Amino acid sequence: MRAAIGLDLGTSGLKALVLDEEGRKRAEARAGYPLHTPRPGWTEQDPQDWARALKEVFRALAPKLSGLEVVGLGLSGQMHGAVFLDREGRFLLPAPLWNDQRTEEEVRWMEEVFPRPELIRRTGNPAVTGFQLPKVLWLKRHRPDLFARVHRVLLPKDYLGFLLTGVQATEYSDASGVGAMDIARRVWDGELLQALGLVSDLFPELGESHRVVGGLRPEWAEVLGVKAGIPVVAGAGDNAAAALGLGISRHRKGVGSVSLGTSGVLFLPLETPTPDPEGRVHLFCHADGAYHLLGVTLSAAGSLEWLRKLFPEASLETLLREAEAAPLGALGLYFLPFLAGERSPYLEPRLRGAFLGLSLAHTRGHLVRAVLEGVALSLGVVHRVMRRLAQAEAYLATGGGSASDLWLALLAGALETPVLRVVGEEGAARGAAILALVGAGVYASLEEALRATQLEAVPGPPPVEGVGALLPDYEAWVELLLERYRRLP
Ligand SMILES: Nc1ncnc2c1ncn2[C@@H]1O[C@H](COP(=O)(O)OP(=O)(O)O)[C@@H](O)[C@H]1O
Ligand SMILES: O=C(CO)[C@@H](O)[C@H](O)COP(=O)(O)O
Repeated sequence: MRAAIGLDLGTSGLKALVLDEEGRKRAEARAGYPLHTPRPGWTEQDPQDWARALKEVFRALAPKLSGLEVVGLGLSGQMHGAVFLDREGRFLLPAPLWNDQRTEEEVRWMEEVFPRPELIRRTGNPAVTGFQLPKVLWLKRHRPDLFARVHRVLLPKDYLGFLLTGVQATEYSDASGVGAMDIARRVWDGELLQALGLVSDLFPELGESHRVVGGLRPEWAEVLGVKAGIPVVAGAGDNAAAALGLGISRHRKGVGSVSLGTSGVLFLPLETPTPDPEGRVHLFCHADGAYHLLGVTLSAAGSLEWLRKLFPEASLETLLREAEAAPLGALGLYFLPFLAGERSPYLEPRLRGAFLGLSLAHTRGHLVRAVLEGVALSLGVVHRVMRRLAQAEAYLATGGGSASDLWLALLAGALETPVLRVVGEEGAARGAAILALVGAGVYASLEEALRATQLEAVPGPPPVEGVGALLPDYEAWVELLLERYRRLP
């Protein structure tokens, strides 16, 4: 039986999934790595840790491949990060990530050179601190010594592709999150880059998600125990790949996805490149040749993970059980999940998180409950913006946090829209594997592959009644914080 391997370079770890040509999961592996915060507002990962994780998941998969003919590999991963490479392909510094907020000044400068509406018209988005382009400008300004040695800047998953094939390439879905792509024409915006003092050559070649970028190098083929030279396809940014894994494309109008990964994400497919005129949510290319809107709460499972680390004596299961036992509204406690600033809909890197309404009555369980509710409410606010821009009739759930019934039920309450689960393994690695099956020629088109691998959707847990009623107070607290942080010098 033919099969493909999908990789997802997540923020918390690298996931690999083996998908056979009938859409069944045959094996999986995972390896974690740390996220570093050398200063408040900075987030980085070491590309060497990613390479180590790659070797680890390949070693773990190798014995599970017997009876399968591995015909290709597909890539996906966290968007927006920057891997700066010299001419020899060595990275020059740890990679700043999608939730790194160090580029406030560069973003301000970009919007002086190009007014916000002009940037949105060209790229689909305003200047966003987490995107890759401001990181390039940051390096040029703050580390000119290193910048002089930069030959190419790769997105995280494209760096994995480079390790696997020796080829530096990208594709439209992830590239549209760089902030430098002409979104309607799907080319690097040379005029924009020139005005910012950069050249298009810094960025890799663009193309379709299912195209083969190169063959698997012998040293990696040996670790995995497969033939050298099997095709590696370009893949997709993690959100587009996860959407494909759930079967979400231009052909399934009104069905979006909600992801509870480190970030919390609402994804809605779009036929044409129609941005939010106010830039509150993102417009990116989907991996199916069309487009999508993306609303992002920067710290979703990231907030839960932060809280979990504060209580090392308790397991996640214990914490979630305590949250379940706590009442709706956590006795008046609100959590604002802005631990790394916020994107949608406020686009405010300076915001910081908060527990508001603490009293002597509050226990650990109330804190956890408030975190789950705060993330759900935050996505509820994002949904109210997105549903005006695209059809939103149902969301399919994905991401590590979607394993929690309580979190999904709170989410369904906050979104006031059905949240469904699919039967079987979802996730970005599945989407990347589907793209690999297309690139390797197992399917004639992505549409055919999606039809053949479609997972059944079933209702998620019933919504928690009354979550929506918490929204006005939640938003009032956000307004207070926004007002304070926007006034900071
Ligand atoms: N049963 C669960 N309930 C709630 N959250 C969970 C559960 N299992 C895992 N998580 C959360 O999911 C996160 C990992 O999700 P994942 O989608 O893999 O993230 P990423 O792609 O950002 O690495 C973990 O950090 C953890 O907080
Ligand atoms: O920045 C975004 C999307 O714009 C994030 O969604 C990243 O792509 C990271 O994803 P996770 O690690 O949370 O899955």
